[in-house]
Amino acid sequence: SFPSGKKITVVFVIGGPGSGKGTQCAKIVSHFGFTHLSAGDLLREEVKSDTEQGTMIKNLMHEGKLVPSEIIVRLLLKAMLASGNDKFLIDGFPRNEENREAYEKIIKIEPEFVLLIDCSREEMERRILHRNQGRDDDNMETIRRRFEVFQQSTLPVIQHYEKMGKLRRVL
Ligand SMILES: Nc1ncnc2c1ncn2[C@@H]1O[C@H](COP(=O)(O)OP(=O)(O)O)[C@@H](O)[C@H]1O
Ligand SMILES: O=c1ccn([C@@H]2O[C@H](COP(=O)(O)OP(=O)(O)O)[C@@H](O)[C@H]2O)c(=O)[nH]1
Ligand SMILES: [Mg+2]
Repeated sequence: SFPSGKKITVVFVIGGPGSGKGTQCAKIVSHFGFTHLSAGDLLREEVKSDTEQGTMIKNLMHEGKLVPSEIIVRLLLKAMLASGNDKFLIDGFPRNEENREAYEKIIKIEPEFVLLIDCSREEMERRILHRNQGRDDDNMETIRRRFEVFQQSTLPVIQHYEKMGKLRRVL
């Protein structure tokens, strides 16, 4: 894990599917020297490695479901340590309360704040259907499922950080 004593800064960037998390992170990183870690991108990398775990992740993502917390938290920790940086923008995580609890147990670094990218569902849907990244979860059926997961599982995490006074909302 991280050497103790070293101050590590973490900011979570949360928003619905297609809200512009990756787009905004790229802008912030180029101005402020953060390392951008997209949870979804880390999982897509893992899918490329032709392992049993990769296949399981691929199937869950195709259905718009969340992968087990332990897997994504371990991938995040590995990427954080490998970067050598001390400032991280973590994009698309945590997506449910279990993700948040696993992060608190394993990585333990309280986020400085949580950036919520707020965007209407129609606009998110329009953007996803036009982004042409060849993602097999960017189809209407999976998109519907991803919106449900966002409403049911991610909103409670957002409310948690709002209660803690750590939420910063951008439109
Ligand atoms: N502010 C914006 N206005 C218009 N289009 C945007 C904006 N932000 C992002 N997009 C486009 O919307 C799509 C989804 O953005 P992306 O950053 O991939 O979202 P997320 O990472 O939240 O899924 C991309 O094609 C991106 O170019
Ligand atoms: O912490 C995470 C982040 C992503 N995902 C999975 O990866 C997919 C794509 O996430 P990403 O953030 O890349 O895309 P978005 O849906 O925000 O456009 C999600 O639907 C989930 O299946 C996950 O299970 N846990
Ligand atoms: Mg993204």
